[in-house]
Amino acid sequence: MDISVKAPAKINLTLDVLHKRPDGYHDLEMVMTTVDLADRIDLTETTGGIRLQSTSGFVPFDDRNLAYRAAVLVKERFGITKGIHILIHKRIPVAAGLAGGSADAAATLRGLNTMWNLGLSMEELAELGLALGSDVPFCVRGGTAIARGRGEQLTPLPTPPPCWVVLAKPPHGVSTAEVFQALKMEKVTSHPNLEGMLHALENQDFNQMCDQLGNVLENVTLEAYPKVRFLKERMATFGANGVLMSGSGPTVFGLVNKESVARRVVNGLRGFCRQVYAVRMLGGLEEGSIE
Ligand SMILES: C[C@@](CO)(OP(=O)(O)O)[C@H](O)COP(=O)(O)OP(=O)(O)OC[C@H]1O[C@@H](n2ccc(N)nc2=O)[C@H](O)[C@@H]1O
Ligand SMILES: Nc1ncnc2c1ncn2[C@@H]1O[C@H](COP(=O)(O)OP(=O)(O)O)[C@@H](O)[C@H]1O
Repeated sequence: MDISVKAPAKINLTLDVLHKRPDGYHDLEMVMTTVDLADRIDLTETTGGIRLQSTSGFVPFDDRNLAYRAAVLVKERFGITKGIHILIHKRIPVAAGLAGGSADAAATLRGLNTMWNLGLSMEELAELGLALGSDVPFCVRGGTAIARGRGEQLTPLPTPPPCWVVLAKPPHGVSTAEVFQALKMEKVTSHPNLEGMLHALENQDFNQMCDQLGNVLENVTLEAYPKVRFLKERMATFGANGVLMSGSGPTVFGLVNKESVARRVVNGLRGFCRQVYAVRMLGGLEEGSIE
């Protein structure tokens, strides 16, 4: 049986860092949502081993690839002797703060669960995925959620009010580990207002959602990469209603409620940024995620 699985990117509408933990990770509190910029994972059963191909030269082709590691994990955990060929059609920019690798890993977990009739629930897949990366549990289910802890404590939220999401990715990538390393907790003076964001989502209030965007990691990346600050400023000037950096960056997203304005923002940004996308937010992934 061959299976194709959709692997959508995420953005962080809020990202708060609460404290550094003894295990070196940070406890977070984030509102995350999936957007319709997606990789596609084609899974084909083979007689043995794991083979990986990708349409992008920017991803690792060995056991550092998160989709590959997801397949290793499933094969080992469930004693599967059959092999798998994984083809990643890459559309999500790499090392961008959009969780592309985690999305691929989560899609591989979902696809193999179906292909090999493992019967795992979404919760069980998410638990398995945490060993691969902090964003994998959220990517297993997608939609919109509060993510706490490292990202594994998930509370589903209503889909945000309909709008356009314009994404602009500067040419360089950013290392998540380096951003967390550079973060000085004593310098964090303002935190996103989670209650305000929840209120905006519950009331489908677009303007309030834009007002409540906030990311504690933004200043760290903005200081290291002035180009990200410049992109933020330009996006606002071209008319985006709310602008924020996603995750550890460097991708900047703008929320826009009018298609004509979204077009203007995209056209304006394309003058100096090659990777610009205008997409919609997605609902949950439980239906339609296996193509
Ligand atoms: C910051 C976020 C927000 O969505 O997104 P990205 O910018 O990567 O998309 C994520 O929490 C990132 O998740 P993910 O990219 O899976 O990170 P991981 O591989 O688990 O961690 C990479 C490294 O970042 C640091 N790290 C990560 C998560 C966390 N809660 N605390 C940390 O200190 C650790 O040094 C870790 O070794
Ligand atoms: N399938 C994959 N797609 C993208 N990056 C991957 C993948 N597997 C492993 N990686 C590695 O994960 C790191 C983070 O990439 P990515 O998940 O795209 O970004 P981010 O964590 O910023 O959202 C990169 O260094 C990349 O080499």
